[in-house]
Amino acid sequence: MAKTSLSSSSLFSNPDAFFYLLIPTIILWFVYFRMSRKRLYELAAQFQGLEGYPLVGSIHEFVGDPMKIFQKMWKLSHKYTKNGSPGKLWIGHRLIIFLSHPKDIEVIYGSQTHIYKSPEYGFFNSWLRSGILINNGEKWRALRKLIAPSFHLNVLRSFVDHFYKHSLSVVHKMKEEGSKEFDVHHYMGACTTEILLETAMGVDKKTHQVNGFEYASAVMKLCEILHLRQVKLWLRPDSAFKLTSYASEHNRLLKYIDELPQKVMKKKKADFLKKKQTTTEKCNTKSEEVKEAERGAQRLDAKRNKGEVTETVEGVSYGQSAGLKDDLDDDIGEKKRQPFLESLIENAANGANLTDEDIRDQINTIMFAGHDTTAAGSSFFLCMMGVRPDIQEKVVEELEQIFGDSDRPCTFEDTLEMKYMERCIMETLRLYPPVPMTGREPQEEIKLKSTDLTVPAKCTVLIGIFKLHRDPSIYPNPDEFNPDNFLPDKTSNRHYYAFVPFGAGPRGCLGRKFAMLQLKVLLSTVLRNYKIYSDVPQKDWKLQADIILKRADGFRIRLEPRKMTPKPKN
Ligand code: HEM
Repeated sequence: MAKTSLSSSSLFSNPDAFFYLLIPTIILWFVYFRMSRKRLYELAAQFQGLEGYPLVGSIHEFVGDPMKIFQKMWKLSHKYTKNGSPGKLWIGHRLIIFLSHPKDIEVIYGSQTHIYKSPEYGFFNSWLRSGILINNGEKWRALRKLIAPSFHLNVLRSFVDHFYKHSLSVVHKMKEEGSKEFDVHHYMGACTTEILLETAMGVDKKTHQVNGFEYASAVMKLCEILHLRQVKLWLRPDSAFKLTSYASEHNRLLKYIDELPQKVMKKKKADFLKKKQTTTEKCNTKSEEVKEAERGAQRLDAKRNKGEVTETVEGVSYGQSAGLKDDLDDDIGEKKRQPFLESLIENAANGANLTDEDIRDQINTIMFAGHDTTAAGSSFFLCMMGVRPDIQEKVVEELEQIFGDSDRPCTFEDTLEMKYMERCIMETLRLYPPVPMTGREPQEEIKLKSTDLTVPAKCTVLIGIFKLHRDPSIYPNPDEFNPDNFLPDKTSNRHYYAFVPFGAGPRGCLGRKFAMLQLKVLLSTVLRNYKIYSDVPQKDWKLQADIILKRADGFRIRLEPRKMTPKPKN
């Protein structure tokens, strides 16, 4: 009897039938795929840029190491995105729209709607999981509300002594290098890691026993692997990635990095329980003085709520363009002022929707977002001082005016006097923004402001911070290090979104004030103690951007002691 239908076994045992069915299925799927994205293709066609090949896009542009990729992208950006015009490229079937005009950046950063991170951040999932940096929607909003008060200036002021102690310690460690050339990033990475542990996490070295240098190196290597997955299409699917040697290295690094939050959380939870017990005992015997102090704090809070008291520090930018404000500038009153981890543990105990895993993920996030960025920023700054001795001398003159020939510790008030130093830090962050680009996924179409173009929904929008900061129509001689770019008359005449090293708006950096304060204390302490030399001219620096911008050729400097300050106490 003739067969009227094909059973699955006969289908697979008959290669011809399988082939005849497979081809039309693929064609049908492809037609459907293209039709369902018709609007995206129509809008994408309006943008200048790389058209790429069907299905694979422009993956051939991403061959080679991160330094080569960065150089290639920089070259392409000159071809397709002049004076801030938008550009496009395809990675596989994913459309990437590249924006670098301040008006377009304002549309994204200034919006409460375009706050969804692009899927490229998803490669961080195995590490940062529910961390604030990569989450979206209500989860992100609740975390932001919870964490932002811990990065208010009033909490940060109390960190200045810790910043100074660690800065002095790194000054003494670097003494071992003598007059040899060395990579200062190794020291900066270890120092910024240890600062975060002692301030935001609130644990000392005896408790955490983390080697700052090893932790920073592990994070850097993990970032390299995650960045490869972002740009190399063949490493994107988990199934393919698992077959590579990167996967075992990724898992090894993650295991090591994940030990830190466990240790830190255990200690802080124990501290919290102890504090709670003591507070309960004290509350039962509250003196009249304590009650009066509490009433005073409540009165102050009430005044703040009515706007009768403000706590902004005039003339200090903390990394934000003149005129821009965000939730770090909000007045938070007395009660909520607590360092990051202490605050999370207390909130969790008081019923906030936070599991232990959530807290672990926030610790990992702050450790990553807070140490590698400031390590890169400080290393670029020191290299810059090395190649611009004229500017270094001006910074030192200012420090001499503040400190005289005293070797006293740096205070919060001193940092307010460091006006020229602040301009030099801002200029470093302009030329070498540690986060060179950020990504969003618009949930709806976006009409741009610099042109008539519309960005389709559900593509990746990259904000080119590096590109924006070197736009010659905004910064004349954009490649030249010129701290005067941040003189008040210059900043007030520029678009608010022409300088965004910390991003801006609702998803802007939570640690920008922390970073600026720490950088001032750390870098002033290094410069009070050493004269910096650098033998590689700025034009020969080799940049790479594996998530955080770095010098691929190493942050090489030499030191000459100025006048040593006393040995740090532990
Ligand atoms: C020079 C140093 C720093 C630079 C240049 C920098 C830059 C940035 C940028 C550009 C973003 C936005 C990312 C995006 O939109 O995808 C960001 C977000 C963030 N940064 Fe920083 N950052 C620095 C230091 C810090 C420090 C010291 C901390 C914490 C101690 C920190 C914590 C965060 C957090 C938690 C976010 C995520 C905010 C959110 O999604 O709501 N950063 N940072």
